[in-house]
Amino acid sequence: ERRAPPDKIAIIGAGIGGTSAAYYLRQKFGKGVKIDLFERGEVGGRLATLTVRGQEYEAGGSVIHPLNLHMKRFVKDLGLSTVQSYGGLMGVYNGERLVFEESSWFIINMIKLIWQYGFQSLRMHMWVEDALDKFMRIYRYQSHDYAFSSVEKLLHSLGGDEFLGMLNRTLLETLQKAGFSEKFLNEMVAPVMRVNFGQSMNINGFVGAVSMSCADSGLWAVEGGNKLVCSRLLEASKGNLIHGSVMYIEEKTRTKQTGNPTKMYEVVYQTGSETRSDFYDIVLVATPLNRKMSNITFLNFDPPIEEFHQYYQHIVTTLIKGQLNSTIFTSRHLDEFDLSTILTTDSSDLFINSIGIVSSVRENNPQPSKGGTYVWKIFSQEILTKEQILKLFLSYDYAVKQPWLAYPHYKPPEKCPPIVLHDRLYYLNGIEFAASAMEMSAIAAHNAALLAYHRWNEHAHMIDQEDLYEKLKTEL
Ligand SMILES: Cc1cc2nc3c(=O)[nH]c(=O)nc-3n(C[C@H](O)[C@H](O)[C@H](O)COP(=O)(O)OP(=O)(O)OC[C@H]3O[C@@H](n4cnc5c(N)ncnc54)[C@H](O)[C@@H]3O)c2cc1C
Ligand SMILES: CC(C)=CCC/C(C)=C/CC/C(C)=C/CSC[C@H](N)C(=O)O
Repeated sequence: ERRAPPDKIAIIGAGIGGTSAAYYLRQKFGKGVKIDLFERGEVGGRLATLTVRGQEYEAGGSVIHPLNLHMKRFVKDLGLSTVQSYGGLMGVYNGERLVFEESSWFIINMIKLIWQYGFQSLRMHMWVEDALDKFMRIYRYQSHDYAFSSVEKLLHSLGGDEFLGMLNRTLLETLQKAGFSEKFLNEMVAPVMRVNFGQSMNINGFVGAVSMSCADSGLWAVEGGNKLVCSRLLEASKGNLIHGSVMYIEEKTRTKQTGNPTKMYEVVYQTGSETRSDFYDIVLVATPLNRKMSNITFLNFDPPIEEFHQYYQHIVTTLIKGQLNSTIFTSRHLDEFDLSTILTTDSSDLFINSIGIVSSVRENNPQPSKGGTYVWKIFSQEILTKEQILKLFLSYDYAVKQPWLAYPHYKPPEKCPPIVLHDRLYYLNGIEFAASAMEMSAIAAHNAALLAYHRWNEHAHMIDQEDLYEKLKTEL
């Protein structure tokens, strides 16, 4: 017999994690449950755009992998359109010179890669493919409604001890053990980690593989901005958006209309200058839990809910419209310079991690303006000074910046925070310590919705099932 559904569910945070959780919770619990989403900033969270001179550009999460099936599904079901991410030609700068330059001719590229690195690019491609293949099992598990009570159990069900090993070792250790050369690692792998996660090859091997998958072709984005997925998910889930900052969550006993005393969670939040509160049967936290970010206190829990002190990486996105000073990277002048993305090695000692031409959220291809100038996106550890901008650009029209506490500072062995914080209190963002990406938040949201549903209805057999891959292989 099924238990009556909960009356009210709270979700803290309306980024892609929180809004997709609302969507999946609605699918599982049906239309009778009230779903409140608390958001203190903008719907979308780290999916955000910067508007400059009437044009919008992605400032946070920008590219989506062609095999990110939840994101693909959302776009299709929510009536959105996609744009292909601009490729262009990529170069790698080591502080002295460009150690690698892509060519627009496929065959020339292949020859260059083999000449410089032997068959290591191909081996890297196969290493990523193998990890991605195993990672894709999650979609099958979730379509059969299976849930996991910890990130480690989820990863183990996908890739066994190998995935847990990747979480516990640095990417550098993992790839050195696999026989990749120092030169290839420094010139081809480290620059990808710098552009994607602002960190070195000391990040964990799992996030390293996710990051390397960005080198695949077919990356895409949502036309009009990736954050549109969040607002559409919110609408489709019929969630009730509350603009407010959650301060405390406390467990209390309440007497419901049925007359039974019931354990509920009181969510206390600030909206404008007012402090308000409301009671919920289930709460999902869909924002990183730490003092610097969400600043949520768990009051009077027995046993107490631990505080998380994990550090998030500070990264600055800067958009600059201007004429690049190509001589910083090469002796060639701009009219002979055809690279549209320049990555940097760890040894480059430059004040930027990467620089690349971007298009607005409505364009497929970046268009130069009259003077041949483009809009460039720069990732750096610190806010760029005017002197630094003037070193990079011969002239520029504008520079706008967006600082972020962007993603975890990865430090394997990685211990991912728990998903179940308390009986009916769930935490989604622990998954970011395996890897931070839009799709990872959507996977965590689907998992948390299934977990909340199965725990509510005491379906223990749908949680933490061992050998799922084998079991589902025999099912039609
Ligand atoms: C610069 C940058 C580039 C990136 N590039 C990519 C990329 O290309 N591809 C990719 O897949 N991923 C990328 N990512 C990662 C991706 O953006 C994140 O993993 C994802 O957006 C996280 O979503 P989330 O919903 O889990 O968290 P968030 O988006 O952080 O959402 C949490 C929300 O909770 C709200 N909140 C916090 N505290 C409270 C509170 N106390 N009360 C109420 N509300 C609260 C916040 O305002 C926020 O809106 C990038 C991230 C950054 C910063
Ligand atoms: C989850 C899987 C299997 C794949 C996701 C791959 C992916 C798209 C990862 C993105 C990770 C990330 C944080 C990228 C940041 S920078 C992105 C881009 N280079 C930019 O210019 O904004």
